[in-house]
Amino acid sequence: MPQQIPIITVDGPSGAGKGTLSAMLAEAYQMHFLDSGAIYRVLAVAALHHGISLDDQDALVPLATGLDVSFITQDKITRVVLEGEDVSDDIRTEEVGSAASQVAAIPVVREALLRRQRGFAQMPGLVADGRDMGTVVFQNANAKIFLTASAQARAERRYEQLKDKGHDVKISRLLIDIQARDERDANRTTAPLVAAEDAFEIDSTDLNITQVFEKAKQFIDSKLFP
Ligand SMILES: Nc1ncnc2c1ncn2[C@@H]1O[C@H](COP(=O)(O)OP(=O)(O)O)[C@@H](O)[C@H]1O
Ligand SMILES: Nc1ccn([C@@H]2O[C@H](COP(=O)(O)OP(=O)(O)O)[C@@H](O)[C@H]2O)c(=O)n1
Repeated sequence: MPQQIPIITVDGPSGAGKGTLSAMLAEAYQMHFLDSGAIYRVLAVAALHHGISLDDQDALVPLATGLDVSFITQDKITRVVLEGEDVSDDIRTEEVGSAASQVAAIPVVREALLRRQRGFAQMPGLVADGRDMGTVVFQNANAKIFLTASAQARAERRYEQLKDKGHDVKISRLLIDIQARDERDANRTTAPLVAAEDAFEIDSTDLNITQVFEKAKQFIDSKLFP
């Protein structure tokens, strides 16, 4: 019988700390890492490059299916390459996050990206970060985490993160963008942002990164090594 690939999912809203936690878990368990949001972000950038409107599903589906993207990890840093061009920084702006959530709201676009995401499940295991990792893409995952934080805390974190990268941003604007994105992600018909029934929920508003990691690890250990 083929050996089952261990899968850990980390879902939640923007700025909750999913990427940070997922990278720490991938390192701790020596597993692969899927940043599914990056795929939606790259798709949004590809649409902008090709002059495709963010609601043109007939053009977005073939673009999603044939998306020429690679994730190249070297010395713990992952570069995202779209059609031969390094877009690692370009995809991290709040504008692209917002564009990503528009293309992500189209069911056939999500469908077109399913197989690509599932392809990341390889031995010795996968940590998958996103919105629907535990509810749709990897429903049979061994351990599911749903990570949240207040919108204010998330906007403040995003502010610090973007400021460190030299972006000129305002917290008030980020808060509005984050709330708009939460609203769109939570209310779409396909794969809305919702905790899986069997997810372990962590509210990180008043927890530092180490505390979040420890809570998550304790839960995951209980699932992976019962
Ligand atoms: N528990 C936490 N407390 C404070 N800052 C955090 C915490 N978790 C993550 N951060 C910081 O918040 C920012 C957003 O985190 P990130 O992992 O990118 O979130 P997400 O992937 O959910 O959008 C990063 O700069 C990260 O270092
Ligand atoms: N599994 C996923 C991951 C992201 N997304 C969409 O892609 C957008 C960007 O995702 P992200 O994870 O990079 O965003 P942040 O949480 O880093 O802000 C989200 O707002 C979602 O609309 C999704 O629909 N499903």
